[in-house]
Amino acid sequence: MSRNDRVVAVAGTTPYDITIGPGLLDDGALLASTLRGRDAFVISDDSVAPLYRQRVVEALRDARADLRVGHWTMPAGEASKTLASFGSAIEAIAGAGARRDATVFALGGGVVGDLAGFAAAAWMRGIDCVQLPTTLLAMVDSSVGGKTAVDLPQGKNLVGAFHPPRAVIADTATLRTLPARELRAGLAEVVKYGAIVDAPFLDWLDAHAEALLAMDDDALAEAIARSCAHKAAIVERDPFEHGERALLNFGHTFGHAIETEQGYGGLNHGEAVAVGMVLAARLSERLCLSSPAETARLRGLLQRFGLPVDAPTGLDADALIAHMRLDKKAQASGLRFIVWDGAGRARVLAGVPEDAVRDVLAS
Ligand SMILES: NC(=O)c1ccc[n+]([C@@H]2O[C@H](COP(=O)([O-])OP(=O)(O)OC[C@H]3O[C@@H](n4cnc5c(N)ncnc54)[C@H](O)[C@@H]3O)[C@@H](O)[C@H]2O)c1
Ligand SMILES: O=C(O)C(=O)C[C@@H](O)[C@H](O)[C@H](O)COP(=O)(O)O
Ligand SMILES: [Zn+2]
Repeated sequence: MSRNDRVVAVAGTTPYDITIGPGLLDDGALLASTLRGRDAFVISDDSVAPLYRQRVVEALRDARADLRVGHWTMPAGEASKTLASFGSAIEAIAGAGARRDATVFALGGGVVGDLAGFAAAAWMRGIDCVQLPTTLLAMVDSSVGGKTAVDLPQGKNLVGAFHPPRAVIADTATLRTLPARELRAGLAEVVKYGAIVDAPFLDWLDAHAEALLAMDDDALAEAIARSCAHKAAIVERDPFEHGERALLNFGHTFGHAIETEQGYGGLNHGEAVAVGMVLAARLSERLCLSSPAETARLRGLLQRFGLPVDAPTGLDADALIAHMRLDKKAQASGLRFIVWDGAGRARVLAGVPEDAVRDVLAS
């Protein structure tokens, strides 16, 4: 670890560290410190593997000469986060002869992290998974907290498991190769933390918007560490989403419905969450919980980050609402939303009338 690295500890029954810093994928000692046995299995996608997998494998082998390292690669993109890919990953892990003390390394964005984490959760009823996030979104959100899943045509993340990582090692130098669109997508989840629990963070993001978009190292490191600290605090208090963890779903009821209706080939997750947060803010206005001025501020910040803030045209409201009925927060009593009371304040609201949702989608 260098003096530039930051560590966020996640407490709880299965505690782990999130280590954040440049060049960590070359830190064989840090990577190898997470191993229980002599088997490592790297899961990545076909955009990330050519860029970074060899470095990880070499760093591990330099640190542990007796290590057996296998790997499997999936096609990049949300459309690959499927039961079929999950099956292929499991067969590859089986083919490598991984035992219970093997470790899966999830090298990539949230798609790889969610799928590899689910494979690790299922193989022999659970082996270790070390998250090596390479997108901003994965560094600030998906690598932390242990939600793993794949999508179905019927909805996002409908099949999965809670399986906390053994460690999260975020090499911020990998962001140098990240497409600008994916950087912006990650900023949507960063804004989410300000919106739900940290109003001053929204001011900070406003003040550092240009630096973040220009990939200024210090600004990015601060945004990542502050986001991880928020996520860590929430998931250590509520690892299985019985209560406050649901706040992390702000914007996701609308966002996931849009992703599903677009067949996982339209807006990416961060973009859908950006639109979803604005729609959730407008729903909150419609329910007299927040003001148009608050919505305008949130919308303006997301726009500064180059994110979409309006629902794509041509989507059918009935189809979107049907997807929302299968959202994991929905109950027999109806839809539950994360509603917004303004900057830094959100809560779960049950029994939201579908008519109010329909009004927001129509406006
Ligand atoms: N488990 C959770 O708590 C959680 C939280 C948030 C999001 N998610 C999930 O995460 C997924 C979205 O993750 P994402 O935004 O990282 O998308 P992603 O994994 O699809 O990555 C985006 C694109 O960037 C490429 N890429 C990744 N790292 C790169 C790098 N360093 N250089 C160049 N290209 C790179 C990928 O190959 C991909 O094409 C969604 O499936 C979402 O549901 C899960
Ligand atoms: O960690 C959580 O809890 C979240 O809700 C984080 C979200 O950003 C993430 O997209 C998550 O995968 C959504 O979870 P889901 O339970 O709605 O599928
Ligand atoms: Zn999300």
